Amino acid sequence: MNIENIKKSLENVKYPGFSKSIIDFGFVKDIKVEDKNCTIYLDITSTSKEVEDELRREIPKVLPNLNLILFFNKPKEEVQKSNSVSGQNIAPQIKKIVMVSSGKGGVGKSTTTVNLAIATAMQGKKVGILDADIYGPNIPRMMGVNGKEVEVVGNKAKPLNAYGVDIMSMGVLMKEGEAVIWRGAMIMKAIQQLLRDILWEELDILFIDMPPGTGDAQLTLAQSVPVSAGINVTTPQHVALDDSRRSLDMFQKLHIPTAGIIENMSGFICPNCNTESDIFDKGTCEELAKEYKTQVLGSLPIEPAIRRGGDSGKPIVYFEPESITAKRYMMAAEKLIAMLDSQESNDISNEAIQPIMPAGVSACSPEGQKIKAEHQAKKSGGCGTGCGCK
Ligand SMILES: Nc1ncnc2c1ncn2[C@@H]1O[C@H](COP(=O)(O)OP(=O)(O)OP(=O)(O)O)[C@@H](O)[C@H]1O
Repeated sequence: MNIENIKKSLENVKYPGFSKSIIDFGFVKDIKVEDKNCTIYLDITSTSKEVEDELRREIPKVLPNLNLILFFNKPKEEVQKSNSVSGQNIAPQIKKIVMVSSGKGGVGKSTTTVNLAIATAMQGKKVGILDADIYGPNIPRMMGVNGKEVEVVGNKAKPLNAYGVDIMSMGVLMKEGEAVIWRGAMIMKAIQQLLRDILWEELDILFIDMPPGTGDAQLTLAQSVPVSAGINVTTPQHVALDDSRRSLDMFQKLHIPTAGIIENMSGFICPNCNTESDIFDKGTCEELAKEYKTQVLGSLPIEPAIRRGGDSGKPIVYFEPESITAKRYMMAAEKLIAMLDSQESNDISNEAIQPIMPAGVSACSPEGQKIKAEHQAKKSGGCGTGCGCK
C-alpha cells in the first residue's frame, strides 16, 4: 500500500466527537511505509486519553493488513491549580505554597507542619512557615521562638528563624493568650498582610498552617492565597476520616493539588521495647488516599517524644534524627518535594497562581467575581471593562 492509499483509508476515521476525519482536520502529520510496516504520526489537539484510545481502536480497522505503529503528539495535560487567578503577585519570592489542613482540631496539624517544614529544610530547601491558625497559633512555641522580639525594618517585619526555617505567626504579633474571634474577611486580611508585610526571603516552600475545619473562614482563606499543594492531616479513626473527607473535598473544589495525607497518631511505639502497637486502626488512610487518588505521605505514631518536642520547642525531627518518627517525617518531606518538583516540569510556578483579590474581598463575593472577570479579560488582551471586545 502506498502513502496515498493509506491517506484515503484514513479519511474514513472520524476524529472522536466530530463529523470530520483526522485527514480533514490535518491531524495526520507523517506516514512512513516499509513493506507491511507503517508508522503514522498524529498531532491531536485533545489531552484526553479516551480520544487517543478511540483512535488507536479505529485506525487499524481501516488499515487491517498493515502492522501499525501510531505516534501521538498531544498538548501537555493541564495541571490542576489553586483557583486563585493569576495577577497581582504579592509574594513572588515564594516559589511554592503548601497548605497544611485538617478536618478538625487537635489531630496534630501544627506538629506536622513544624516537623515536615524542618525535614524539608534539612533536605536543602529554603523553607518558611506561616502560622495562619489564628485561633490557636502555637507554631512559635513548637519552634522555640515564643516571646522572641520581631525585628522591624522600615514598615516591614523580619521573620523569625529556627532550625533553618523562617517563621511568622499571628502568635508572634499578638499578645500571648489573646483570644481571637475573627470572621473570614479579617482572617484573609491578616494572611495577606502576613505575606505582604513580612520580609520573606526567597523561599522554595512556604508551609501554611491553616485553622482547623472547612468553614467559611477556611474556604475564603484557601481561595485567597496561591496554593501549589495541600496536605491533609488526620488520625486514622473512622470518625476523624469523615472530617478528613471534607478537607480533601475542599482541596478538590478549590483545584488545589493534593500532595497527600499524613496519618498522625497511627500507632504507639513503646518507649521500652520499641515495638509499635495499633491503637486507632492504623492504615485506614491508605483507603482514603486511594479514594482521592493521592498518597499517604507518612504514618506517624503516638509518641511522648513528639509531644515533648512540641511543648519544649525542640522538634523531634531535628533533635532525634535517628528515631523512627524523624525518619518518617524525612520520608514524607521527600515525597512532598518530589510532588512539587514534578509540577516544576509542568511550569506551574507560584507566579502563575497568585491571587488578585485586594485585602478584605472574598474571591466568592460578587465584588470578587467582578475583579476576577476583569482580570481575566485583561489577561486575554481585552480592555477589562466587560464590553466583550475579547
Ligand atoms: N504523634 C503524636 N504523638 C504524641 N503527641 C502528639 C502527636 N501529634 C500531636 N501531638 C500532640 O497533640 C497535641 C495537639 O497537636 P497539634 O497542636 O499539633 O494539633 P493541631 O491539629 O494543630 O491542633 P489545633 O486544632 O489546636 O491547631 C499537642 O500537644 C501535640 O504535641
